[in-house]
Amino acid sequence: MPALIEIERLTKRFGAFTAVDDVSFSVARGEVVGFLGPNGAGKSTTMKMLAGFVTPSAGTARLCGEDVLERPVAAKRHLGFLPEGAPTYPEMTVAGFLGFVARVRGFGGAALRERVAHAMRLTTLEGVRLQPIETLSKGFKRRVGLAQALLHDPPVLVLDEPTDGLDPNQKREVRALIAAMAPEKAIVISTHLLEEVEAVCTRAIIIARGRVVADETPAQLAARGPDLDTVFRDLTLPAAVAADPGAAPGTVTEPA
Ligand SMILES: Nc1ncnc2c1ncn2[C@@H]1O[C@H](COP(=O)(O)OP(=O)(O)OP(=O)(O)O)[C@@H](O)[C@H]1O
Repeated sequence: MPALIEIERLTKRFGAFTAVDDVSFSVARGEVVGFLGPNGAGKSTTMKMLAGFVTPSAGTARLCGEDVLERPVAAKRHLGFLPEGAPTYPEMTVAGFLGFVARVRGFGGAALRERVAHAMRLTTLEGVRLQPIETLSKGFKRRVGLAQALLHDPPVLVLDEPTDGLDPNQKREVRALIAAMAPEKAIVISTHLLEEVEAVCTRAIIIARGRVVADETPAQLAARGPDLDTVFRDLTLPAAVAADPGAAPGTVTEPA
């Protein structure tokens, strides 16, 4: 069976600057891929291209076999996308916003109410259901974003920093939710938190200056050095490796 997410040679240039440079990977059902990289590495741009929100300069992205550019509506039916920030209409209530998203997704009547209730249950939003989104804390806003991504139970989830702004308890809850959904879905999460990769990901892709510099299991990644922090630094800071070639033996595939 083909992978649910297939990215081939995806590239994005902004003028003369190449933000994402020839990135390819696939994600199968059951995989949770941690997408890691320093600030500005190209994670969000890659995710936006995967979600059909940014047009690639070159390359293709497919969700459940549907090309995101050629068949955008069909592709997006398979996708739940949590962009960075708080992607909502601030003056709407939580229930009002999720009801709106459910209608856009084609639900009505009892099915709509059931979907909204289920999404709020999964993300623990029932207590604030009638509160305007603009009055919520950052963590709750993030959970509203997550709820809209999960609402139609899509086979593909692309989540840009899903635990950003959450307190440690909420982080644990969201990670548990991701782990519970994982067997049925292909999931990509971007994160700056190396502990998140170990906690919830079956695979880690590290990107630096727009290029993939590692794609392996968290255990394989950890085995490259004394700890994940060091491995991450050595993979993403080529200057540091050049100054101390013994720091990360045989690890660097970073281009000049
Ligand atoms: N619309 C745009 N126009 C010009 N440059 C852009 C645009 N969007 C992103 N970039 C640049 O592309 C690069 C990659 O940005 P991107 O947001 O994908 O990085 P990121 O890995 O998600 O970073 P962070 O971890 O800080 O969120 C950055 O240098 C950014 O400034």
